[in-house]
Amino acid sequence: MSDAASLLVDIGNTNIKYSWFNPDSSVLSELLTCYTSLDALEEISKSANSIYICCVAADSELIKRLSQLGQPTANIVFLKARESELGIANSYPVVNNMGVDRWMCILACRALGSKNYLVFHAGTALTTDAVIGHAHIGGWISTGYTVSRRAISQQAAKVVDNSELLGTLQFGSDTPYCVANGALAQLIGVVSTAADLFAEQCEQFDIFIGGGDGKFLYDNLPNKLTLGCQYFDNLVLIGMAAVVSELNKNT
Ligand SMILES: Nc1ncnc2c1ncn2[C@@H]1O[C@H](COP(=O)(O)OP(=O)(O)O)[C@@H](O)[C@H]1O
Ligand SMILES: CC(C)(COP(=O)(O)O)[C@@H](O)C(=O)NCCC(=O)O
Repeated sequence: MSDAASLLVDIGNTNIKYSWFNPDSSVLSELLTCYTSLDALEEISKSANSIYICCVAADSELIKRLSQLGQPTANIVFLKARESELGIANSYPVVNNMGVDRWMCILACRALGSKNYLVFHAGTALTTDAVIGHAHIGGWISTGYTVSRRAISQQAAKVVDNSELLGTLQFGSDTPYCVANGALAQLIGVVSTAADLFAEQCEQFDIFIGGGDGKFLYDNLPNKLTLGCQYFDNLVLIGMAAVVSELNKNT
């Protein structure tokens, strides 16, 4: 890592991820996603000059510790969703209501060269966002794979989830299989439904899938080739790197 490298930190509702980024030498699509703990992040951040944070968690103790990363020397920037950035206008009238991780995913796909696209981030939530040209036209927030499974097993006394079991796209013949397969089918249903809906508004578009459960979703999508889906494990970090590159250009 060179002196110019910035530390990009993605704080989701389940995991903490980070990557080092140097605008002079890093290739956006090749940014490594490293999962970490807050304690380890505090150690890692000691060697950073600049730290960019994308955080959707709201725990006040966590935010306090994040604000102290790399102090007293590092420059810390908390990124947020904006009305307009990298040539894309946000559809939210109250832009602060949008999760900054969604905005980073939206910017990532633009930075990867797409014009019209759907972006899905399969994390704690499954988020869907649609962009046509210069405009984000809206999106969805649905339960993510693990949350769906936990929710149904917590709300229904006889529904048992076996977290060791990965879903497959087939009908189950016992409760844990029905739960695991049903949660996967829900994710696939969101992607297919969004693609159908978007096709009514936009003739040609790309589909990007990311997030911790993104590879699992992508691998199990029956129509991924006809839909032209692409999987990136690091969409939030790519969006952050695109923002940092732009900020560096303007300084
Ligand atoms: N190395 C890993 N560590 C933890 N979770 C992982 C890992 N790889 C994939 N996952 C999956 O990531 C999901 C959460 O996705 P992620 O995008 O990290 O969520 P968030 O951004 O909401 O924290 C979990 O449900 C888990 O299945
Ligand atoms: C929808 C989310 C919970 C997704 O977060 P994640 O699954 O990455 O932890 C997050 O983007 C968020 O808190 N959004 C705020 C509401 C909104 O985007 O409208």
